[in-house]
Amino acid sequence: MTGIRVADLSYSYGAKKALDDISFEVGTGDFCALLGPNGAGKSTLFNLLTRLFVAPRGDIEIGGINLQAQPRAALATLGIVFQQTTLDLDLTVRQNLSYFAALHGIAGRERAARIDAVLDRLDIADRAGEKARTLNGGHKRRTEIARALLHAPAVLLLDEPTVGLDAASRASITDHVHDLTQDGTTILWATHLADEVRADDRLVILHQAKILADGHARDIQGHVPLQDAFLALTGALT
Ligand SMILES: Nc1ncnc2c1ncn2[C@@H]1O[C@H](COP(=O)(O)OP(=O)(O)OP(=O)(O)O)[C@@H](O)[C@H]1O
Repeated sequence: MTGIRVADLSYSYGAKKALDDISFEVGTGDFCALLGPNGAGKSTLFNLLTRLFVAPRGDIEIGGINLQAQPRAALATLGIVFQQTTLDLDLTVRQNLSYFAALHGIAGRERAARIDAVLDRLDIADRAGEKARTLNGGHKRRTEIARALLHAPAVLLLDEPTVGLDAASRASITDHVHDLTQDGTTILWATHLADEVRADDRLVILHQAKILADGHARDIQGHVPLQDAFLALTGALT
């Protein structure tokens, strides 16, 4: 069973092709970086994976469940961290998570136990009582990732989750999310920053609506830094 399977997927905004017949798979428990410059089609792909948009052509499976055929079951296996922060800044970290758990029908002791578990996983248990407004950018992001894990999704999508963070916070979040694969969670991490990708990661490079490379980062980069390989592939390096 694959974590994510995308087959022959296309999407256009009028005459503008945002995704042009793309196919790729992410194995269960893999960390896959979706690397692409601005305008590559990353957000469009996320909007299709979350069924905000419906693709006129192509197939998507999440956790082995076909999104078109069984949208509710497929979406139930999905967690998402959006590019823009969506915390209620006037609530504490625990209250933000509690509210989200309630929306998923998680109540009582189960709710408290799950909140404690995800806060521990993201190493922010000591912030539980603080208002979201008082957190730094990195801790806000970790809170959002913890929240996305409350319903124990098999697949976690993150859309440029480190935007606006300093180098230390970026590194810490990248580490935490890599660690999530240890229990079999499949990760799709959209970014335009090659330094967030590790040699062992699965890597899909998207550019101008097409996949330019698909494999393990170490194979794609060869003997040069990934940043150089990425710039050469996308034509930014002459
Ligand atoms: N609503 C829209 N109408 C027309 N064109 C759009 C629309 N949304 C996106 N596009 C175009 O589709 C292409 C893919 O955009 P998309 O936002 O998916 O890329 P992206 O990789 O997420 O980029 P970014 O990192 O800048 O968010 C771009 O050329 C973009 O200009």
